[in-house]
Amino acid sequence: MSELLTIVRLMISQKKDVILSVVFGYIAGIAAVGLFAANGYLISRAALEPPLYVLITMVAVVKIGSFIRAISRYAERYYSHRATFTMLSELRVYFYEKVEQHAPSLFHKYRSGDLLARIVGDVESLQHLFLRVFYPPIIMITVFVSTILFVSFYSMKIVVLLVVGLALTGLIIPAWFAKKQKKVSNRLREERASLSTEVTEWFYGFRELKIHQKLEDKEQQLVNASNQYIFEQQREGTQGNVNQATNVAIALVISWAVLAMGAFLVAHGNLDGVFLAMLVMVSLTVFEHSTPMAVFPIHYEDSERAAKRLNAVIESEDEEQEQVQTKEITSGPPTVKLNEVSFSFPNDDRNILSDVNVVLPAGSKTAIVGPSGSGKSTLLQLLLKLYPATAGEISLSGVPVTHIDQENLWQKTNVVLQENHFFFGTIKDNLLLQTDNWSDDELQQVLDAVQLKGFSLKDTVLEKGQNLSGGEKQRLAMARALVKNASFWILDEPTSSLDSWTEQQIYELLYRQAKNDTVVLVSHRLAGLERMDQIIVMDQGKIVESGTFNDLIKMKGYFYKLKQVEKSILLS
Ligand SMILES: Nc1ncnc2c1ncn2[C@@H]1O[C@H](COP(=O)(O)OP(=O)(O)OP(=O)(O)O)[C@@H](O)[C@H]1O
Repeated sequence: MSELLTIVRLMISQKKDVILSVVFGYIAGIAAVGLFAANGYLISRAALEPPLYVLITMVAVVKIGSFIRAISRYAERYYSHRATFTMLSELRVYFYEKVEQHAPSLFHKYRSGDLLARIVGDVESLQHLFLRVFYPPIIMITVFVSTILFVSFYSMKIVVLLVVGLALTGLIIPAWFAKKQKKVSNRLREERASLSTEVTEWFYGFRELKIHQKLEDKEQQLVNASNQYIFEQQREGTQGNVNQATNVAIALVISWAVLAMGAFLVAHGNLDGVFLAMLVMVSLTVFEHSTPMAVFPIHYEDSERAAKRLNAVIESEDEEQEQVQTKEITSGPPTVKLNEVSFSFPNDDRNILSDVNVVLPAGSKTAIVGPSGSGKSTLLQLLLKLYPATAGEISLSGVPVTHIDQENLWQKTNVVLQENHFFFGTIKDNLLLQTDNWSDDELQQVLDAVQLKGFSLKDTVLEKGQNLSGGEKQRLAMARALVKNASFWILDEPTSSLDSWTEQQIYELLYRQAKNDTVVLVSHRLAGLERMDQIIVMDQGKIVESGTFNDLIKMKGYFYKLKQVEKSILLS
């Protein structure tokens, strides 16, 4: 139940719609009972040939009753669905914001398909929480209590029958079904997550699967997962129908019992025969509210499980991250300090960074070089606060990153990573992800500056930039960083796919554009680093050398050897 609290809180924020749905649901329910009661009475009275005005009045009451019932039923549906859909959209945004905060470390625990299943399927399941779990029992109980009060004027014995019927159809039988339902619902949710995971993998890996001729195998796995999901859906549907049919049958038995009891009472002179049909009609109508309770356990179970799966993602991460009050960093190029920083990835014992100490003064240009796997990109990820340092402290302009608001940090940083994502749309859409204060002419100039002269702003970019070459993607990412116009640059091999001439042009542009900014650049190639204020050489997560280009060459250490190797490759 505690899992549902977050959702109930969101539901309560739609207070007005929730109250209106309950009120109109009650009016519709009680109008239906009144309407059928009046019908029953009308039929009986008509047989006794009453004066015409009595019949006319009764017919008018029936007409008004059906009118009120129709209007209130419509209003109930309208407000309950509006509350539900608003709640769902708020819940999806709430969950998405949580996932966004913890995004990189979440992928260590959950596969993306599973996360997708949660954000789409599990949030969707919660639509039943209000529509089928929260307010139908309130309406059922209030309509029953009012009906029982009404019936008590005629016969307490029939009241007892109705109470027994309510207990059976609204409580005992649904509780019994709930037990049976648990297993079926669990399996259904697991199958849905597994299907979603398989589909995402198939999409991501389509090209590789095709090249390695494994497409058919994967498709077969997909079909199996889909069949399994359909099978579990059918099973849940069948179970729901059986539950509902059983409850309807029991409600009918109770109405038969009301008829028998009524007939007995009339025969013994304890009830006026004119009310018999009315009481039977009341019984038939009032159970309309309790028979759907047969599927209550399905929806309750479904909502609780879905809430549990959503909370599992959010809470584990919230617990891990110490809650600190974050603040914004000042504008302008920051001074970056790493003090005894060590780092291991979640659920991995390997020390990826060990005791890293470095100072990057405001406005300085720093290159990080070193063999593959030495921890260069990881260091950048820590600067971007994508992961917290396991030990030590990282600060920007004197403020520890743990105290800096993540959004604010990203807003003030120009980032080009090894892999950059591009969205389906135009070049212009992809350039203006964060800002729209650029005119088309200015944007075209930026494209020209990054040597993308052949492209226009209207050119289409396919999903993930599939219609761009590796080098074009890197230049477009660089253009995007230029457009962002922040004064802290984090660049992870931004030119690795470019030819030497284009790389040189991009470096020239960078030095010009980021003249007063703080720049951290990871690079495999050593050419072009002569103008850097500082070069840091990393190996196995440690800083092994640092200094200017000339210092490191004179030192004749690791950097010097790397430079010699690069020269010999160029000469051979
Ligand atoms: N998400 C991750 N989870 C666990 N280990 C990781 C993760 N990302 C990287 N690593 C490990 O961390 C180490 C450092 O990786 P990193 O990407 O920082 O190296 P790098 O110096 O940037 O390498 P390259 O030059 O090849 O990009 C590697 O051994 C890698 O296997």
